[in-house]
Amino acid sequence: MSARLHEFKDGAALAEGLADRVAAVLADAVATRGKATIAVSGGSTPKAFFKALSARDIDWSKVTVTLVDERFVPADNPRSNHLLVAENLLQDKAKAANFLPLYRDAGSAEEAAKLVSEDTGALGHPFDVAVLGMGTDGHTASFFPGGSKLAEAISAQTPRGVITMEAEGAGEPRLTFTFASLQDARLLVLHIEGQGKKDVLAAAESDGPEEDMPIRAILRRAQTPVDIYWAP
Ligand SMILES: O=C1O[C@H](COP(=O)(O)O)[C@@H](O)[C@H](O)[C@H]1O
Repeated sequence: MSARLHEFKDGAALAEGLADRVAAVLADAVATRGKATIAVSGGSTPKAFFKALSARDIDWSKVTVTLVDERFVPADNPRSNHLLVAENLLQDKAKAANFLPLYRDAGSAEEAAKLVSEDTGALGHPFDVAVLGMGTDGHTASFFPGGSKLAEAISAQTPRGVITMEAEGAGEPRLTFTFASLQDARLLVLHIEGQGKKDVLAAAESDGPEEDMPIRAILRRAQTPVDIYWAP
């Protein structure tokens, strides 16, 4: 396990620091390869970071933004990660970015996962940036403890792409990138805030099955060392 911890005095300072770092990696990708990709998480944590990043002066027209995971709900649903990103990240200078949503108006989440895996495959890999979150149950992306496809999602043998997940406490069926898709991002960030999540992180860093705290799969086996961004 190799992770680096970046501590900030508060969430506002973290948002600015993380936005600086992510913008630098995206700008470098655009300069080097002519395009950049970033996968971001939903939930309550990333709002201030999204706002800070949206104001960064980079060539957003060459950047594709997608989601680490999504609920199987349309974009106008208040619980969709798409809506959160549209309202907070795809604003200001980042309005020029391309956005690749995970939700598809398909008959089932399974069908949507197939369709979106084809589309996301065309993005190329690895992601330049993946920003993960973590729930207090130790889930990351939609890798939930007890999840219907948890073993498949966190297996290194499962190919890159998007699969479905259902779990108690997850609410709607989910769509999630697999471990293989996320673990080699050029910049792999775990963004968490609050003492409660720091305690959960400490538990995840101790011995125990990955299935109990799926964030362990990332902390233990990701090819890219994880940069942990934390503020009280
Ligand atoms: O369900 C989800 O939760 C996690 C963490 O959310 P938070 O509200 O505790 O910040 C998030 O990383 C994931 O993308 C989301 O779908």
